[in-house]
Amino acid sequence: MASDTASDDGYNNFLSFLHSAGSPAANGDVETATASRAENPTESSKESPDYSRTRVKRLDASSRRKFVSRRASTTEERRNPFAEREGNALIWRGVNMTLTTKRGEKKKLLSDVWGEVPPGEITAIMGPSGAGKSSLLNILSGRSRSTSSLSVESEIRMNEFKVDPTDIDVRKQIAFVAQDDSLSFTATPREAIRFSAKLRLPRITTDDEIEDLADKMLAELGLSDCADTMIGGALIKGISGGERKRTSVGVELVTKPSLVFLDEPTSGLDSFSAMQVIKVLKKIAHAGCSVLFTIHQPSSDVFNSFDRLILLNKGMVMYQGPVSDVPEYFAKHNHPMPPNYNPADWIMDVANQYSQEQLCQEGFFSRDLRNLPPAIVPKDKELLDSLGVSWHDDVSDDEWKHVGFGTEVRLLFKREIIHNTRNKKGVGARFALTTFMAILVGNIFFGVGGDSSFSDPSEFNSHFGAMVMILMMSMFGTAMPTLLSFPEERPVFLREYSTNHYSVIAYFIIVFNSNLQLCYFHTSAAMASVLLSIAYPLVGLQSGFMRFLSIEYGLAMSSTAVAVLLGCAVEDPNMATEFLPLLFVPQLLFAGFFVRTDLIPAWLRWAQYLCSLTYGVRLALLAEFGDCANDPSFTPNLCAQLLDVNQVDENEKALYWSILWGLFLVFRLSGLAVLRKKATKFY
Ligand SMILES: Nc1ncnc2c1ncn2[C@@H]1O[C@H](COP(=O)(O)OP(=O)(O)OP(=O)(O)O)[C@@H](O)[C@H]1O
Repeated sequence: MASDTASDDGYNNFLSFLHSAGSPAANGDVETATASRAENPTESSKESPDYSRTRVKRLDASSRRKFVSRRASTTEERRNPFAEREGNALIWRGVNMTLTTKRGEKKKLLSDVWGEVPPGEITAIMGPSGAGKSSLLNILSGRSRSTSSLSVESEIRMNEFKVDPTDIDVRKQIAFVAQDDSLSFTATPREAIRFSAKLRLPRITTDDEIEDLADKMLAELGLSDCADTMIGGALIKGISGGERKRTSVGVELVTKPSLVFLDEPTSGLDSFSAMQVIKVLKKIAHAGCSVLFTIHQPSSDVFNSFDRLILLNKGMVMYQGPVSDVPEYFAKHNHPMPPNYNPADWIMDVANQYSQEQLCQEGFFSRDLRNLPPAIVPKDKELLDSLGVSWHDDVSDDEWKHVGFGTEVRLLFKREIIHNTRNKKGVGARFALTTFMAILVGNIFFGVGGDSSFSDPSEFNSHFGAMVMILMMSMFGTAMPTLLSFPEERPVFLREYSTNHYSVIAYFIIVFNSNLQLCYFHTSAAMASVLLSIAYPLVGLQSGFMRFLSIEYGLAMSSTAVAVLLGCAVEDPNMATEFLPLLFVPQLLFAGFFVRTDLIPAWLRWAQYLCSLTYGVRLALLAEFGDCANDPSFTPNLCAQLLDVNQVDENEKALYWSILWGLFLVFRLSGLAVLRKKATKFY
């Protein structure tokens, strides 16, 4: 018979899970739990399992380590993505989410939601649109927290410990598959799964074992045929949407997590692929993992393969318990399921068709009747020791640790090289555009850099214009693509960072290097094609090729640093486009072309020190016109006048270089700080 609390079986499993490890609580502040009682007269406290009799276990670090070593000590076990693992149960109650509208009205989006995800089972969250499924999943996985207009309250436990899932260390214990697949578009499914395994499994795992893990995961998810096809994106055609979704699932499951959350893992999949994903989730659950996911309109086969169901309706728990009890539970509450009906459709029909008041009167929405045992408020390390599923650094044996910083950087670097090599369209378009612009500029300014320009005022102006134009082309050509591409790459970074792939510093080093490389590629390509073979000889510049190249490179690097900072700060590529004027207009205004900097209002003049173009131009002026300015044979001396108008002082050359590279460093480090802040707040 189905119970009114609708979850006795789950509770009993859960009780035995808590009983299994044995030793009583030792350290930690114990919090006394109070069980809320049903107001509904049909509920009886006798039907509530008595959690107060449960002895609270505490796994110490050494017993956890022994378990881990025993479990994955053979290479066979390490090769198997479905190897047996110790489960972690997640239990929650009193989850409330309240929105305060602009008019000050309070709207309850989640109301006293309770439940648990026992290890070894798959639990689905269902409910009508707007019921609060994603909100609940986000709160439980630490991706939602109180803001000025949204208040979030919850009491969440992992095993016997009270946890705050917004804490990055707790969040890293939960594998989370988001609805939008943030995957690197130039990687293949095999590479994406392998990358995740290499960075997240303990360093004892060999490359061979990782290959096997990836192969098995690809086969289970039906991805073997497209394993070596690029994932693809807006520019590059890649695998299908369903295959991409399954790759996202594989990327998380290959790390053998003990807790997995998935936001609509079957959306956009046909019924065969959906069943394939659910089968993999069941397999991982049978290995000891706890699986929780939201789902829309499952087929009856998919629905019947769930172990447990949480049915939300208007932010409240309408049903919670084993899926096998659903027909009896609904029948008992005046809604017997018609024969040959998909149970998922039936419960959604009932939830959608009847008012909350009527369903409440019929006995749905039972209160949380569990008598939870006291929760332990963990000390920092104790919590990690007890959860210890993701091979954190306080494991004393080196081989069980997370891979080192050097490996993180090496793997990220390798991926970045592959990304740049495969992103032929993006790099090719840049190269082609630069070549075209160089031919245009070279022809427009043909021969203006010759010796005669130093004595002919009109030629002299063109000579100066050509020089500035080449510098600006280089600056815009490197900074603009960086600003536009960085926000696109950011979701991949945030997903990977929040799931413990690597540190933010390792990532930033790669972005830094990659930009250096790309910038160098762009600049050298520009030099080879634009300056050397086209613009430099066509214009007839005089400063010397390598000298001009170094100035152009320094300018490109420091303006790209501003682009990286903006790219770190904005949320999406459209927003980045809005910020383009901020990147370039101040550079032009403070460079001294339109107005001398000493004529700018004093309170604004400091901004010139933030504009790299000013210093790039001053250095180029010295390189191009410095010799002529010191040559007494030119009277009047146009070069000396130009240096004077632009406030260029030969004795300050070292200062100009310092400011140029100083700006590069300051903006790069600010970008790192912003990224770090966003990454630790990511939810
Ligand atoms: N940050 C927020 N600010 C304002 N309202 C929010 C916020 N988050 C969620 N909501 C509201 O809470 C309700 C539940 O949203 P949620 O996305 O959790 O529903 P859902 O059950 O996942 O819906 P769907 O199935 O359509 O995705 C919706 O009415 C939504 O508009």
